[in-house]
Amino acid sequence: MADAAAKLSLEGVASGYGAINIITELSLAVKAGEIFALMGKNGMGKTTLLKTILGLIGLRAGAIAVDGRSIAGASPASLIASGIAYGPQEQALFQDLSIKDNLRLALRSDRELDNGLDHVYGHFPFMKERLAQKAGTLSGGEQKMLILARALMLKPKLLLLDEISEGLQPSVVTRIANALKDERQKNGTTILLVEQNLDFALGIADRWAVLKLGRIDDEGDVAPEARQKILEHLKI
Ligand SMILES: Nc1ncnc2c1ncn2[C@@H]1O[C@H](COP(=O)(O)OP(=O)(O)OP(=O)(O)O)[C@@H](O)[C@H]1O
Repeated sequence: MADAAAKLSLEGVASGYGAINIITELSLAVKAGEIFALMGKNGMGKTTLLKTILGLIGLRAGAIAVDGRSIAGASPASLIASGIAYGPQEQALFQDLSIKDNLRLALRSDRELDNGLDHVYGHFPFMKERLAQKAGTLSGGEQKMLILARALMLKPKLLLLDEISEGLQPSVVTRIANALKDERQKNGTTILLVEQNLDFALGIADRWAVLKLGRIDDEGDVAPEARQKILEHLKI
């Protein structure tokens, strides 16, 4: 049974590629308004899990629910229209398109453009002056901010982020952390972060879980002892 009190709940989820299940019997509940950090070593299935939630990879077993309602079989487009947003890890920008046109791709209609732009300028004011700059000419940190800005254009209720802090200098990580805290505070956004950056994750999350071999190996609240516990899990 899906957890009706959770914003996002997964019960006995399995998914994978070809003959192999990467995610196996995974259960997890993220509460409404919570920032939840999902960690794990490379190749453990974190990205696969986010893509399964979004319907980009087929659900092979189990249940996934948002606000207590099953989303199994829903298309990625309908999930995004229902208030879920995704900031992928891999190169996700159209390099030859401007900042403005990359942001516009998040929208169903240009009528939403002005509101969306105002919303992202609040987090990343530099974009206002540089709307015409091609995404491919932005720095790595600016590109990550643009990926996040695009995910925020429609003020999502549930935000899934895949290693948004990857490869960023500390000042940019801080800007992204502030944007996420602000988004949660102002809009009540529930955020599921897949992360390798422990300081960033524990700095903004309420709870954490470690994914190992396709299922949740351990989870807990963000408390002083969490860091050491997670480090033990991530040890090679
Ligand atoms: N399209 C695909 N076809 C086949 N196998 C895949 C595919 N995508 C990912 N995999 C495999 O699935 C496993 C989990 O990959 P995934 O990207 O979900 O891990 P991850 O935990 O996000 O890793 P990382 O921290 O390195 O990003 C890996 O062994 C990977 O090689």
